[in-house]
Amino acid sequence: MNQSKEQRILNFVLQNAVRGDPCSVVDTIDKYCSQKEWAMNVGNEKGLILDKTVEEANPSVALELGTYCGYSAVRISRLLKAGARLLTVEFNPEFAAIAKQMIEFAGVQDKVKLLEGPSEEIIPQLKKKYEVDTLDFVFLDHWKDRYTPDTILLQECNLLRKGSVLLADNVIFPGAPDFLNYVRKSPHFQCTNYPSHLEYMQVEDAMEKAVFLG
Ligand SMILES: CCCNc1ncnc2c1ncn2[C@@H]1O[C@H](/C=C/CNC(=O)c2cc(-c3ccc(F)cc3)cc(O)c2O)[C@H](C)[C@H]1O
Ligand SMILES: [Mg+2]
Repeated sequence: MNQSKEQRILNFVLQNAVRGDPCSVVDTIDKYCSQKEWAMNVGNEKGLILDKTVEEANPSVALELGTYCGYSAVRISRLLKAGARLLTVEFNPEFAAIAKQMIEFAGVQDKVKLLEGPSEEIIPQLKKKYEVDTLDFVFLDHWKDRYTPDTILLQECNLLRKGSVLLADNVIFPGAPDFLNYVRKSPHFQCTNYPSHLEYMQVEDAMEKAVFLG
């Protein structure tokens, strides 16, 4: 049975990146996806915005919705301080298996916990089952029409505290208009827009940072 694109990306990393070096894994995925096959990783241009936002938040506990191949899980976890952890949620078992291997090859498996299942089921389990008090940082990069319901769910589950940072990918392309509307109109969020470009393309895109005000 012929390989999936995601399997080809993983194989390219296993054969070309440096084991235990997260930066080389990130760069190798970007090389493959800009030169051979496009894939929906956040990429290097938006990745630098992600880096700066993570460094500024300096999270002890971070959550990612939509692991896919693990590109941003590796990118985020490489910046985490000792003892800090990233919980990343992926409900497609094929992608979860790819991401697990990507995370292990990068050597960040001690910082990253991959939770397989739908976010709407996992989020309500974070406090009791995954020993989360509150989340310092959340990266939203899953189905775009799920950004708003999951942001509401995070609030309902008391997982956000004053200063919790949400960062959403693709608010221009493919777009998350209801999410932009929701956070920008809400008195509970302070929003900042970061214009950029779609990964590996010249198409306009942007990221939105929404800081929870309590
Ligand atoms: C209902 C369950 C919700 N809960 C969920 N719970 C757990 N995991 C979930 C949930 N919902 C989804 N996932 C997983 O997250 C991933 C999904 C990621 C989605 N990302 C995009 O669609 C996108 C598109 C483009 C794009 C740009 C230009 C184009 F021409 C085409 C595409 C660019 C981009 O940067 C993009 O991030 C993964 C594939 C999917 O299994
Ligand atoms: Mg994206």
